[in-house]
Amino acid sequence: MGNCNINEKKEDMLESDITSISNFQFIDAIGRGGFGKVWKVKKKKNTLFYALKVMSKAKIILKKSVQSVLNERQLLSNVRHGFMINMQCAFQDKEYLYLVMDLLTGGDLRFHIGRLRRFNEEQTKFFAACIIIALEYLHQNGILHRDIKPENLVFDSSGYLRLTDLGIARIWKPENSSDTSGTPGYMAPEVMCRQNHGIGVDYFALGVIVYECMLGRRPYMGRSRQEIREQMLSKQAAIKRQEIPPGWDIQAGDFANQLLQRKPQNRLGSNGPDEVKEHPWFKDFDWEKLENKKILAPFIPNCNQDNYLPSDGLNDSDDSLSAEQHLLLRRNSIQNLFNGYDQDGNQQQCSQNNLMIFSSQSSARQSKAPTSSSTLKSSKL
Ligand SMILES: Nc1ncnc2c1ncn2[C@@H]1O[C@H](COP(=O)(O)OP(=O)(O)OP(=O)(O)O)[C@@H](O)[C@H]1O
Repeated sequence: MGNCNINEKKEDMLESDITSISNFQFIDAIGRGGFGKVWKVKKKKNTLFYALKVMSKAKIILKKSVQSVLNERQLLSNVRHGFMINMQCAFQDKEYLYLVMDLLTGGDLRFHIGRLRRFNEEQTKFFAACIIIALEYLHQNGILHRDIKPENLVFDSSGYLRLTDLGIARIWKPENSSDTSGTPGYMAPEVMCRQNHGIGVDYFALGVIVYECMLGRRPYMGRSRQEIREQMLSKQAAIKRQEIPPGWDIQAGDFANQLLQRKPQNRLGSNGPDEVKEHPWFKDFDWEKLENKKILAPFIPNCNQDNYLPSDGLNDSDDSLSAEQHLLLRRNSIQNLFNGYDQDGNQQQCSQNNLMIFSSQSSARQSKAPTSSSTLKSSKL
């Protein structure tokens, strides 16, 4: 059930509290990840609520994702910010990896787009601003998120959006053309086309979200990555003046269009967050007040209801492994596979030492989002 009385700002957990799921009471499945579910849990000792992301080691191995899971866990330990979903700690047992995170009760933006289809201008601008603050923080720390989409933006009970899922996030490096994960529909053309990319990819996805909140559809729709790619390459998406909903500032359309520019060098945001925050659509917007969470959010989810699809949408059948997958895993114990071998018995780059880092607490310190893009620009992301 929904619950508004959940303390979303908690103290870090003590090391002794974190090593076993027996310390938690499972309440409800609130989301599905690539390797398992996200649960609302209650810590038995102090009755505080958390989100617990449970990831099956077998699934991780079968999807050849050991390195990226460890990468996410490592990034999470260094990330702590009021517009991010922060990790409290991580632990593991024989079959699963567990991430304990702040629990947000407002549901993700995808759930609310599904219900409402569109948002008004004030709401859309507020969502965009929350995303910009989160991106500014990540980029200033050298991290490209690379999977900005409504599923990865979750509302807290006061209507502020926070960013999650660093599953395919990467520390920026000049040569990253072969690193082309993402979600078609939100993926920038340079990633689709396997080119080197920088922070502009995250601003492209922001443009898609603004477009979607305004018009109730995405700029490039298609049934497959290939179809979306072909559309992208054949024409530049743009919101036409007559498409802008009545009452909206035309600058909202310009903002989305500038973010959606196919060439990164023409795209708003590629030179850092200042140019995004200074766009005329945000004229008179009080960024400081937003960062201090002093603005009354224009969309406040009803936390007395469940802001996620009922559990039958999260049923267990998807979690089971096929007979073939079981056979693969029987060749070796899960533990051995995870500690350095893939399902074909080939040694992976991931070593036992890598795995050891999974179980520990977040080491990040709370830091304020940067107020200027100077660091970002100097890092030439
Ligand atoms: N801390 C949280 N509080 C509330 N809901 C959450 C939280 N974290 C995740 N969720 C919900 O669970 C869903 C899946 O989580 P997440 O994005 O981490 O999985 P994922 O994208 O598949 O990750 P991965 O690909 O690494 O498995 C989200 O879309 C969101 O609805």
